[in-house]
Amino acid sequence: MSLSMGACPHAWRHHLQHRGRMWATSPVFRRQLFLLRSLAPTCAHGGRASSSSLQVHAMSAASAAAGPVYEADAEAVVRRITPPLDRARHKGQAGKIAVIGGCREYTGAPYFAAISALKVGADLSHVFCTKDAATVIKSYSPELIVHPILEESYSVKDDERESVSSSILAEISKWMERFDCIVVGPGLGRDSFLMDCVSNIMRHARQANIPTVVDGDGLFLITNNIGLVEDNSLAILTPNVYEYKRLVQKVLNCEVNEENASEQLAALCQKIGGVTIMRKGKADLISDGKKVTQVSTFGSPRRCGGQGDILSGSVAVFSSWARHFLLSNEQTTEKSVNPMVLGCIAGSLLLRRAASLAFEKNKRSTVTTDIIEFLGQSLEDISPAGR
Ligand SMILES: NC(=O)C1=CN([C@@H]2O[C@H](COP(=O)(O)OP(=O)(O)OC[C@H]3O[C@@H](n4cnc5c(N)ncnc54)[C@H](O)[C@@H]3O)[C@@H](O)[C@H]2O)[C@@H](O)CC1
Ligand SMILES: Nc1ncnc2c1ncn2[C@@H]1O[C@H](COP(=O)(O)OP(=O)(O)OP(=O)(O)O)[C@@H](O)[C@H]1O
Ligand SMILES: [Mg+2]
Repeated sequence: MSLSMGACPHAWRHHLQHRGRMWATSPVFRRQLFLLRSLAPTCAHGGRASSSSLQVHAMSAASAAAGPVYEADAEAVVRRITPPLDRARHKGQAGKIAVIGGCREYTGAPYFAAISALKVGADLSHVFCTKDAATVIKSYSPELIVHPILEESYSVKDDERESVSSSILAEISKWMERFDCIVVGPGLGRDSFLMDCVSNIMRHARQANIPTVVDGDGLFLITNNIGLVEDNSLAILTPNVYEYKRLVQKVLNCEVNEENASEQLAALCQKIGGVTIMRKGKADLISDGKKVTQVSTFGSPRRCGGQGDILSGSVAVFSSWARHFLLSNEQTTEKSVNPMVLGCIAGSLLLRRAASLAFEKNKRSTVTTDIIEFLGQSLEDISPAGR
């Protein structure tokens, strides 16, 4: 799937509307509609919430922020947004994802994010990284398309900075419109020249309306330059405990308050404006500032590094699928459903299910690659490919 696929965007939109009409009469669509209606959330403290999640979305920001945290019906979300494996589709239509990350120190993180996107079901997965990291990442997998275009300060002379920065942006711009979503940050490092170049890339992605998941060192970058994501409803931030702490300190000018965790998360989203945030932890708390949802399905007690990278690649795919699903069914879908939130819910559940299966098999020796191996089975258990 590609929202920007083909030479003419109008043709693509027409195709979607046509597909939408075909869908409206199909049994698959009717089932999806049922799932949409059955998306009624369960209160975190037990029991079925009386209003549907769609109604919860419609609540005012202030009252929602003060309300309870709802456990998402994450399985229903996964089923609802995962596209059928249609034989008429061609390469790219199930999603084209790019990861911006990978430097001298970190080659695992961008690999985990990019390969997870493929294992979840995207058709193409690119990595834009530094020259040092590229060969290493390529050697992990021939499935990934690796672009060795980024540079760190040590490899650029002072008087060449501007021209190198422009040519990096020009190179990535050639590709940008093709992507359904980009993931900025896994294994990016914090080199100052690299950070400046990636800031330009983020601005360009925003102008091109490309959804952007910000993770790892991308969060370090935006925490120090919040304007990069401010008021961008296509931005998803996926902070871990430390990244969240730094964001709260910088944006809200206070410390993390566990007693009012959901209110604080909603306030953070509102202060930044329009973004979706998934606060990772024992339960993943997800908000776009209007309401707060959680996914608390137990995954694994192993906390090996790299699980957040799997999550960022998975969220990129699911949010693209959710966007596509809502766009092709716009005549029946309530406007208040945020595809970025659905993408976070789906990604969180899938990772947790895969981590659980991997832990069952590998126990204490479970590592990130073991979890990636179970992404396929996790999705298959929820949304069989042959359905
Ligand atoms: N195999 C790989 O290549 C991996 C690379 N990774 C990358 O590594 C880079 C850094 O990510 P990290 O998550 O390690 O981020 P940080 O550099 O912020 O944290 C490093 C570690 O320091 C500790 N720490 C940080 N802040 C702290 C605080 N305020 N109080 C107490 N302890 C604190 C934590 O144990 C944390 O895991 C990112 O680019 C990330 O994507 C990770 O994704 C893990 C896997
Ligand atoms: N205490 C916990 N109990 C259960 N699950 C957790 C816990 N902490 C994190 N997770 C889950 O693990 C996944 C990755 O979160 P984590 O906090 O490890 O990210 P991260 O630090 O960014 O990872 P990475 O090492 O890839 O950078 C998330 O889905 C999160 O829900
Ligand atoms: Mg991380």
